[in-house]
Amino acid sequence: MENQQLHELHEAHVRSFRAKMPVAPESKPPLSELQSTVVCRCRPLLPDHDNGSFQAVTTNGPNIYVHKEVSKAGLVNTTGKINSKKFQLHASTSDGDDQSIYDLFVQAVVEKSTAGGIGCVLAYGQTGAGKTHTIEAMMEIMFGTGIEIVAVSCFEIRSDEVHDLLNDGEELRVLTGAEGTDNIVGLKKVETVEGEVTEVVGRAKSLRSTASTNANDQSSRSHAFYTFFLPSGGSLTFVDLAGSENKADAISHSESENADERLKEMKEINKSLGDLKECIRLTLVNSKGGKQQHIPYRRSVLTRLLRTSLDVSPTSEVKTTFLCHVAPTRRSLPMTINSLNYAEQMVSATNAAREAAKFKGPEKWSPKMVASWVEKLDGGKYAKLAESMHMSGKIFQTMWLNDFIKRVCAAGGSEADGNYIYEKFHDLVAESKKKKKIKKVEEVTIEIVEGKKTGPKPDAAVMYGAGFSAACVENS
Ligand SMILES: Nc1ncnc2c1ncn2[C@@H]1O[C@H](COP(=O)(O)OP(=O)(O)OP(=O)(O)O)[C@@H](O)[C@H]1O
Repeated sequence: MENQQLHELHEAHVRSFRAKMPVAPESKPPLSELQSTVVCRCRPLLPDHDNGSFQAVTTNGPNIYVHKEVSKAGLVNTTGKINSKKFQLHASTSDGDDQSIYDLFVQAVVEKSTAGGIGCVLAYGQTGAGKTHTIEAMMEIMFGTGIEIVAVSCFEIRSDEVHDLLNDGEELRVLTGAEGTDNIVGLKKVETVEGEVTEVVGRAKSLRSTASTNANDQSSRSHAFYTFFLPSGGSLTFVDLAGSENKADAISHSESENADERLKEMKEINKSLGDLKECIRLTLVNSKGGKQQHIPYRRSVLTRLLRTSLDVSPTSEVKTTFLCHVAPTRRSLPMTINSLNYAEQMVSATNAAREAAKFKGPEKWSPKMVASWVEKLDGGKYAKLAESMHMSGKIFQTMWLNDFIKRVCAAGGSEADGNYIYEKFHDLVAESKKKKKIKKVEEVTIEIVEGKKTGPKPDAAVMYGAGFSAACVENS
């Protein structure tokens, strides 16, 4: 059978698979409730590049299906039938529309930053899958909203070295501060006035290391970070990771004299991405409870600098969107499956951390959890005080404010620090109690709808909020 005929049969099978697909299910939990969101973006087939490939990926709400032709003992199956494997993230899209990606998955991160928080949009996935395309489009759309940006800094990580993209690529050192956070020494922060930011970022982009490879004519050979500082004191970082790749993709036929250099780069890129994957894997292991594993953030500069963004716990001070990029082609399938496996681990870690927090209000936290919360509060501003906490959530909840301030001052903090941390903790306790109350009422509503009427008596004041009355009318 001709390749073309087989190709058409594959396409027909994918089309019929899609026709039978149910309406895209809603994301669970809703995206608005997530601290970290993991999304798959599948780029469109590119006529010049993906000639002869069929659409091997289908997205449907949070579900992603990867299609592989059925083959027996390595022989091509001439029926053109396909076999599909399902993955589930928080959301997915393949419509190629940058504006809707921004509206659905990036805008909330920008809002977090404009309100004074820390936002991060991180693109990862195999080489040529569209990471740079997305990050550049997201930055452009954000600039177009008229957002006020007071300063910018941009750097790249190449061969485990940091280079300042706004200072002629100068190599900089990463040092660990007293409070355990990693900082880049001497990174240039360029102040910007209205309309200037596009030009500043353009300068940084032109300095970034790229090369032509088999997979991509303009492949990024480094991990790039673009950080925007906002008048609220918040910041927003867009991270465009270099693509994971294999030997065939890394070199270029037209540049065979540079093959050794490309392969060396490929090894370095894959090593840092491997370290990142290991951190993600162990984050998942730890989020399941049990004996906590050491997460090797210090293995590479990339993981040291991404450490805060990888914190998927609901108490994290950072709102992050992970955009997992995949290419729709058949030849990309092994890399696609690999990227989606790691994205699924991120989703599981996020969900497990949410569940753990749901059933464990701050008043039930262990001393270690209290210290870890203080360490992360406001992007690590109070980290140096975390060590001195030594108290469970229960003790913290019952402690008098003056006693707490004394403790904070003894640890080198100020009265204002004590006041702030105390307030924040009690806000969290109140929030958790409110959520528990709503959950309780929802449970009662369900029981009454099912006609059991055996649940605990709900508090009348919150009954309306949870749709209690509507459920009773329907049932009468
Ligand atoms: N959503 C999209 N719509 C149209 N074209 C796209 C889209 N995403 C990517 N492309 C095109 O695909 C090619 C590869 O994209 P891009 O350079 O962004 O990939 P990458 O993942 O950053 O690759 P690398 O890791 O090698 O740097 C480019 O020609 C780009 O214009």
